[in-house]
Amino acid sequence: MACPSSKSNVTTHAHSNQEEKRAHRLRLSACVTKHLNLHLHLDFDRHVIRGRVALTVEVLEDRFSTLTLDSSDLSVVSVTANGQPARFSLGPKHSFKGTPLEITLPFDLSRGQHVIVEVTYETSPSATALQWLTPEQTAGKKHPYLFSQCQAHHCRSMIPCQDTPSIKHTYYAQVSVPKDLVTVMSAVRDGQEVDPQDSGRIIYRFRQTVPMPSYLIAIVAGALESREIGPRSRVWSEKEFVDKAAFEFSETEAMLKTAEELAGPYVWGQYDVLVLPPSFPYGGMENPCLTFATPTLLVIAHEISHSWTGNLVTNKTWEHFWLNEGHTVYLERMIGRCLESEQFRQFKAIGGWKDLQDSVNTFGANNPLTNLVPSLQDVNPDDAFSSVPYEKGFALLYHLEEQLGGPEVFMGFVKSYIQRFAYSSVTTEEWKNYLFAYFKDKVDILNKVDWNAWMFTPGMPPIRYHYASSSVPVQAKDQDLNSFKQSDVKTLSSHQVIEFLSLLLQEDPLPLTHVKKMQEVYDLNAYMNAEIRFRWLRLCVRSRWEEVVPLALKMATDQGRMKFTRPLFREVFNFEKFRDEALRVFLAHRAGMHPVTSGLVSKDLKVDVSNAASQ
Ligand SMILES: CC/C=C\C/C=C\C[C@@H](O)/C=C/C=C/C=C\[C@@H](O)CCCC(=O)O
Ligand SMILES: [Zn+2]
Repeated sequence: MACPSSKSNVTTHAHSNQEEKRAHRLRLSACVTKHLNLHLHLDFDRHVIRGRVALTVEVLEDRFSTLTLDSSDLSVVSVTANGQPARFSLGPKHSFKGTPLEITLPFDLSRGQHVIVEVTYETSPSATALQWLTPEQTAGKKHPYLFSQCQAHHCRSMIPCQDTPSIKHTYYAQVSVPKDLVTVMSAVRDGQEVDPQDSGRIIYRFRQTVPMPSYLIAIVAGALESREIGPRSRVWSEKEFVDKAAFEFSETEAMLKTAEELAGPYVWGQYDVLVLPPSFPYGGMENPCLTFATPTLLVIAHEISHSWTGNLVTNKTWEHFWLNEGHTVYLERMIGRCLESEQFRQFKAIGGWKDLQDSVNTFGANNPLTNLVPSLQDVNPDDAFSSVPYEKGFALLYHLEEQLGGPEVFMGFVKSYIQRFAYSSVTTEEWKNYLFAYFKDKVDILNKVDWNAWMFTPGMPPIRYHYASSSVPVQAKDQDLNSFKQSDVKTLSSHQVIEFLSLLLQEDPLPLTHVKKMQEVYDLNAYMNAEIRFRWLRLCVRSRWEEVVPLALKMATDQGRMKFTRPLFREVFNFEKFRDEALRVFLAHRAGMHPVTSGLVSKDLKVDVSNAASQ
């Protein structure tokens, strides 16, 4: 199984942070959480969760008596170990890792023993995992709403835990909410009852029997309704959106079946989709049993694919995030190939290459965060997030596919990799060793791959792609403007319009006359498809079209998906004349934004939020 030629490449960058990693490994290797038993009381008046979590912890070394949990902005009330009071203290606060919770057990344990550690605590109103929405911020306007987003390490602001993707555990949860609200979690629903402590509340129960990392724990509470969309699927949202959502995600079962044929059985039982309010910061989040999606997400194949790549086989640390995302994009596009065509897959790959180029341009081609396997020493994963792990990861897998025998052959490897590493967490080195073992008859081909360039070198990949039918845009000359006609765009599918605008975004800004003519003839302002609208508004702001600035800022604030919100704010900020307007609008909306989104936009706009007042 071991592949000597692969090892040296993968370990070269690890020198600088060896010490910290060793300390981290020692801490992790001392014990592992096997199960969480959660009691959560959602307090919508104070915007806090009162929680009690019992962690079943397996000890991995002799004379074990100190347990360190991750926490962030938690008030810890008490700790017990096997029912006996335990001493605890909070360590120094790290800027983004939070505060370690050091627990001293009242007894020593030996390797192989288990202990149940129970922590009673309360979250902070500014917990980074949570967004509390007022009724006015919801579609129904009557009830408040709460949702979580734990990836990469925000779970610790909701639950004290071993908040690392290298540890997997099951969980059981009982959640008390006001009786007008419904709550759902990333687990299978296990019944409900009136809260015996308060008849105005209901307790909902959930069980997650598949071991999973902490970042996949998720909760939502609001005036939710659901509709059945398949034999193992329901769609959840506020009632104003639920029928539309049921229609939009009606292809879920067909995609699940296709994914099972490609990757193996779906092990999570239920696959539901939750459509969140528009401030949710990501298009979708692959929470097990319950994908979270924004209203701007139209295709669910990516989140479905995570049920295998990411949720079943998980990156061991966030440096190896490309294992989650690159394989998921690969599987997502294989689903597209099965349900549509190879041409459709190629088309999506072309779009992905442009997204990669866009991220490389934004970060800078020499920025180490554009490495496929970056060092995240002292880097907040939220700051490192981009299309790179998705699209450089996909590009590497597609390159290997081409070298090793085509889609069927390479999908055979991906399926085998999933089966080999299911229920565990992996590093790039383990992935690569398995690749060399699986293709043991093609090691000469694998040895020709420039692994160091792919993994540890910033910028675009070391090869140029010639995906089928990528055309180079030709900028119109002034005298060509009269030849623009409505049918140029009207006859295109939405995928093609997105591709067309992406091509233009890769070029120098268009002359203002050209974007104005495009609007006159194609009426692109009327498009409500978020992927189209986002690209069009960016293009117009880059061409310094002043009248479009309010539309761009409106889109940046009407919804909060960071993929759209951050570049739109940045684009207006870079338009010198409207820099102050971008800042004004951001500060006016900041209080209602998701905490992670507002933090990242404030960095993008160089706002010192510690002094800036929100209105
Ligand atoms: C190299 C990057 C290192 C670490 C990244 C790990 C986590 C990043 C953290 O910021 C959370 C990311 C959550 C992503 C959730 C869903 C995405 O797949 C959505 C993609 C963007 C979109 O479509 O809106
Ligand atoms: Zn993903």
